[in-house]
Amino acid sequence: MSENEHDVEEQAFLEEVTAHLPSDWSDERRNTYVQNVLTSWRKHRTHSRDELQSREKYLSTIRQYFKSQSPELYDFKQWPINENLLAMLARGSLDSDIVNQIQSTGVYTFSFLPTTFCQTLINEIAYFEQWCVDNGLELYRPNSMNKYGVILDHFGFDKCLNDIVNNIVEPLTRLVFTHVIPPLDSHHGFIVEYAMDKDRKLDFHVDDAAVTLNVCLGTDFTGGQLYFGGVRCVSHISNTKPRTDEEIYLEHQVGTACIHLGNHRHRAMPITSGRRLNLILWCRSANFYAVENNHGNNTCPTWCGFHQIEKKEDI
Ligand SMILES: O=C(O)CCC(=O)C(=O)O
Ligand SMILES: [Fe+2]
Repeated sequence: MSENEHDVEEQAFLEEVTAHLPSDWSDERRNTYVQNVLTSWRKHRTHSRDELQSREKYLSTIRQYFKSQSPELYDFKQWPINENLLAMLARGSLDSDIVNQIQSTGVYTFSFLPTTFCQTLINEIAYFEQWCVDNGLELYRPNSMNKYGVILDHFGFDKCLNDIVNNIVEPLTRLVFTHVIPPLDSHHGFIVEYAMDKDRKLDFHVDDAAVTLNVCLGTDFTGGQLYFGGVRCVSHISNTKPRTDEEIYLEHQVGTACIHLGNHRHRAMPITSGRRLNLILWCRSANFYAVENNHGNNTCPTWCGFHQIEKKEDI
């Protein structure tokens, strides 16, 4: 970015700040306030740019030097996805023997991948993590909540995950989450890892996604169920309790996937032994994002679990 563009950026920020200052402030008070805000904004901008630069450097090192031990994993066409699921999606109609909704909660499970393939994927992840250690590269963790695991998009899985979104998640979304407006136009794909000496659980949260695909890859473990506690719109996310009929505990099974709305509140229960690795694909939709936030107003949409309660109580 040129110096001139910096000025434009700074100018726009200043205009935004000054537009909202109380009109009875003296010039001196205004100047002091604006200078302070500007100083911390500049620091933040420098920090963001530094972070962006070091991330670019990290990604380009991986692109240049990392050589996969199982290249076939990176090609969606070579993923041995459950044939029945693929046939169902080709037919374009839901078959509850293949994709099973759990107790009308809006969480759907299906058999997805053979366990042998899941193990090859786990081996590749371990290989990449070791390669990073050997080359002095610090891993980026999947998100602000998980301390272990890796971001798959960082080491070559971007295209393959994009194909999974387009060929699996989006067609499924059209069948089961009809209020989510396609296309699912971006994603964040990562591995979460739990073990007794690492993260054991994940707190109650919603995902930064319209729809999430969660695939259990392994290994041997007990505990670690996925608890769901109701779909909520932005207005009702943190101030409404789950109803009993919304609460489910999903047991993970290696090779099995579940799909749920990003704003379906959930947590991972503590594992009680072993090690669990799951592939998580957060799928986003720019179209849905606007609807999800009610185009900026606070009305509760029909798909919110709390909205349905209000409706029922009205009757
Ligand atoms: O641990 C899991 O299976 C779920 C992880 C999860 O919810 C997330 O990373 O957003
Ligand atoms: Fe999540």
